[in-house]
Amino acid sequence: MTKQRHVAVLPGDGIGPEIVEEGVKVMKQAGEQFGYHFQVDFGLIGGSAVDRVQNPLPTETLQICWEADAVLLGAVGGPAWDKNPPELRPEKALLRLRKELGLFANLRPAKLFSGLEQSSTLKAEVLEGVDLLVVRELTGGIYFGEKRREQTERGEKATDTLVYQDYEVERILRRAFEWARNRRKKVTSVDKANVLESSRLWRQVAERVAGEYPDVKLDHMLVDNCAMQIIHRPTDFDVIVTENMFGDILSDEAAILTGSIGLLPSASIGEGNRGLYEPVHGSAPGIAGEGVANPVATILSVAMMFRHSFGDEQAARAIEAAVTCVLNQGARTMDLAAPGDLALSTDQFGDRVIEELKQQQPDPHIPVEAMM
Ligand SMILES: NC(=O)c1ccc[n+]([C@@H]2O[C@H](COP(=O)([O-])OP(=O)(O)OC[C@H]3O[C@@H](n4cnc5c(N)ncnc54)[C@H](O)[C@@H]3O)[C@@H](O)[C@H]2O)c1
Ligand SMILES: CC(C)[C@H](C(=O)O)[C@@H](O)C(=O)O
Ligand SMILES: [Mg+2]
Repeated sequence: MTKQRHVAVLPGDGIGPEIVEEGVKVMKQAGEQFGYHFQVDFGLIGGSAVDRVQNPLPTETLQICWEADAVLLGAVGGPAWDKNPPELRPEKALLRLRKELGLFANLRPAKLFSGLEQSSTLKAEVLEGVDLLVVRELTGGIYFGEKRREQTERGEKATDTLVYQDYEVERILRRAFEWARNRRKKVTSVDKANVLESSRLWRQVAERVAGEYPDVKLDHMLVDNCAMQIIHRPTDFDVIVTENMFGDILSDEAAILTGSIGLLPSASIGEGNRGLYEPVHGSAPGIAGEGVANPVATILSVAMMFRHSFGDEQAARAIEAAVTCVLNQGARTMDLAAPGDLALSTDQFGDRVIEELKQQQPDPHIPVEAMM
């Protein structure tokens, strides 16, 4: 029986439309092979929405996201809108969308594809076996605390506030422990508890939640040390769980373990099955419109969509296997290619993934139901 799914697609700015085109192609091909019929609704978001309707997150966009089973997003932002007032900034749309949909848990896996060691600036022997998952809290912390600008006797003053409530920490820690159970059963909770009160609450809650998961090992690490250890001994990490801003920074750093930020996908989920799927990287204005962006992060985000929103582990693994095959054949986009090597364009790489995907058969050993 054909499964009906409704997907909101928000290409956004910069390279967003180019990479999303490849993501949608792969989504449709996987849908054909694994028995889906998709209703796909496109929406405006970010700077391109500001230009068209003077609103980075138009009501219609929010509406199609609410009605959808999953949202696929490219990227938002760029120099054209960097001086806009806060309410007209493209990034505001993304933050609001995550908050409105209640997507508090952001999964950012970083796994090394064999053969890509040479694309990283780190030594191959440090990278061998890298397979970690950053679980980033996504709807709290300094991103969403009170912000203020004021004039004082000594000049202008700006305030951002970092707030966490225990229930916000508890629910993200629980997710981290659950996901660690499906992996190598190790959680590193990253904070700045030597300085920040919110981090001391974070640590206290982490200890409490850990009591319910005796099969999972919990360590605490200060964020400055983690920033170092992640490139010093990356294979020591399994699941890293951390607050919003630390997770933003550490996940970009983790990209270097894989060779390029163009490879890192993400899934943002809340209480239900609806999720937002987007690459970890941004709109890369410097290469926008040239057709050279790496579409892998977006394609792997589509795999995460099948896994987390549609509960379809088989389709997710087929997409991941197709990407692995293409990389194993030596295909590279510009960000991964060695100097002087021929690089594929964004759509050429996407086409190669489609060809490999067509060869993938459902694996009978994988349960159809995903680890949600
Ligand atoms: N989720 C999002 O929408 C998101 C995420 C991060 C940054 N941004 C926005 O994007 C804009 C640019 O930010 P930035 O330059 O700090 O970060 P960025 O991630 O856009 O780019 C960082 C570097 O990585 C390269 N890069 C990124 N994605 C790539 C890909 N798929 N293939 C090849 N190379 C790639 C870029 O060319 C650049 O050199 C800003 O406006 C920022 O706010 C948006
Ligand atoms: C664009 C920006 C608001 C966003 C964030 O900081 O969350 C981005 O950097 C990300 O990692 O998704
Ligand atoms: Mg970021």
